[in-house]
Amino acid sequence: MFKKFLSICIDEFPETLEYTESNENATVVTTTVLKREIMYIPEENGEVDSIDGPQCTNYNLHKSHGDHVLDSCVQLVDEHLGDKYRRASRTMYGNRIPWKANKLAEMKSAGLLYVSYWGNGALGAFASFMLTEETGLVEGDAAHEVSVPVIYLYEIHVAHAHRGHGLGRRLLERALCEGVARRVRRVRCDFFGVALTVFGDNTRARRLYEAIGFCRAPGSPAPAAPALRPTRHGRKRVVVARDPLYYVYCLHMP
Ligand SMILES: CC(=O)SCCNC(=O)CCNC(=O)[C@H](O)C(C)(C)COP(=O)(O)OP(=O)(O)OC[C@H]1O[C@@H](n2cnc3c(N)ncnc32)[C@H](O)[C@@H]1OP(=O)(O)O
Repeated sequence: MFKKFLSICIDEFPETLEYTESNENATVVTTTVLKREIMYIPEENGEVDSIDGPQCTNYNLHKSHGDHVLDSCVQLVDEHLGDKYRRASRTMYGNRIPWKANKLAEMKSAGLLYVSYWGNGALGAFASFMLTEETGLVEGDAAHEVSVPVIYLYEIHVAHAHRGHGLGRRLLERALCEGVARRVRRVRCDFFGVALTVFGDNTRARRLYEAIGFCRAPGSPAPAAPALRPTRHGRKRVVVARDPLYYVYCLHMP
């Protein structure tokens, strides 16, 4: 299935991402083109080791280039979410190791696929995801007892310079959900859809996911219930519900 999955990804993710910017007279002043690169982390002794070519590279066969890709990705994650990871690392990873070391180790998990887009040698955007099994997604499975096949989105990032031009939506909605996931669903009838984890206070990303149709998964942490607390003058006031550290979102594709 992994070979098939890779070939679907090669088909569905565009080879370039392009957008134009106009001046106030609606005249196009610049066109930006980012070029695609796909890399995957192979299983130690899996069939996937044989896949390697210009369309898709095997990390194990090109480690120094692969490390450059991973370093660029983790650098972008740091620019965007470094503060949140620094605060949450000990809870998330259960150790005192710096979050970037934890993240880089996680980024080398077998089966992960990186679709990255580059312009002038700089990383402009990337998505990393895996075809895997996950619990807590099926209706009623708050106890995490039912495992279903799913595409788990580990990261999606668009560099500041390229934001607000529809690239995030293009990659997630069109390429990953409508493209890759729909085609996987056609060949695996038990396939659930797409799932991801997002920091509770990452409102911009959550807005994008909700606009695409993602919902909070049954097994996701939930917001703390609003509590009534007395003020200094004795009157009661409502304390707004607080987001948990993270939510799990999913898009079911029956
Ligand atoms: C699983 C995970 O990876 S969780 C972590 C997600 N990644 C991050 O938080 C990294 C930092 N953020 C980013 O990289 C980007 O903001 C992304 C990936 C969330 C969105 O990428 P963009 O290319 O900017 O998004 P895009 O232009 O497609 O807009 C998508 C939506 O974002 C929102 N959005 C876009 N621009 C803005 C803006 N300036 N202000 C607020 N919201 C905005 C809108 O809701 C928009 O919806 P629309 O398509 O209906 O207009």
